[in-house]
Amino acid sequence: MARIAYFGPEGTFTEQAARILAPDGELVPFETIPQALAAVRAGTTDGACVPVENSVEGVVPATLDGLADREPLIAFAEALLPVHFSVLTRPDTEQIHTVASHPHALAQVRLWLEEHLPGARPVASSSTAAAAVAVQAGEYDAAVTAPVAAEHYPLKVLATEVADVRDARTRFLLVRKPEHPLPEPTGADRTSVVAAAANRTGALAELLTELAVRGINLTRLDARPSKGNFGEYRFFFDFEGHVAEPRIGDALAALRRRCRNVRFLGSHPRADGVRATIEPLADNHDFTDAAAWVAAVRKGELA
Ligand SMILES: O=C(O)C(=O)C[C@]1(C(=O)O)C=C[C@@H](O)C=C1
Repeated sequence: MARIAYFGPEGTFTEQAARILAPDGELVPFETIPQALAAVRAGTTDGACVPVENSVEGVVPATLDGLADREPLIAFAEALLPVHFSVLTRPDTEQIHTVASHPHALAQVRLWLEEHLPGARPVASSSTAAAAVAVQAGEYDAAVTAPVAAEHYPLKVLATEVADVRDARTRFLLVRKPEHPLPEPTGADRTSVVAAAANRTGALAELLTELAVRGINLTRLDARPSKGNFGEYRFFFDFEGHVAEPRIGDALAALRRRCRNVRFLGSHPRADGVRATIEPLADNHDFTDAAAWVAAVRKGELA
């Protein structure tokens, strides 16, 4: 049975995602995202499930940095979970002075807290479930958690379905070492890369143009500091398509030609099943046909 590290402790949204992505796996909680990724790199686990992107608060920086640094890891699958929260307290709590949760969660319930618990001080915890643990230990008065946390911790449910934005969602990745075979293309796939574009005029625009001229639709673009020189950034690109497709292979080769410091982060089916947009004259047949024409030209077989 595969051992899968996840961003825990028990009762996080990430644990729910890990159950979807590795239903037969032995799930092993880690307190932080870097620790979960380190477990895969060390070979202690076969994979790790980590959050990558929330529809309200954006990317999860620890995951992006954790995939760009150190030995390569590849995203083999993703899951998309609806995100609304429960607020948990100890059964005997009467006054709520402090409310703990993961910063992404606090940001998604700010208005609710202002309205229902005015004056309560928000406190950041390492995860939503870690906040529940801290409330149980008496460190804080309330925790904003995933609904399943109420099944793991002996706390009172003060409120459910808490969310400032309806239909919020978080996307999670299952990452493994690169030696595993990639999932087959499905027509509804996502490819991810990170590139340290040169610090000069137009460098990012050149990379984007390589995708645009091949009719490839971006699904996300984020910048994170390179952590070296101030003002230098790494760019994380997610786009439609799979590395096994000629049009995507062609684009990746072009990115690599423009930027030696590009890392492939995976090609896998999209959890929402949205099929790739194929622009006129930019489907896989157009790419193979053009390559075949050049090969014929080289052989002197002009037609
Ligand atoms: O703390 C958790 O329960 C997590 O799984 C992390 C996380 C996140 O990183 O955004 C996942 C979903 C919610 O948006 C809030 C927190």
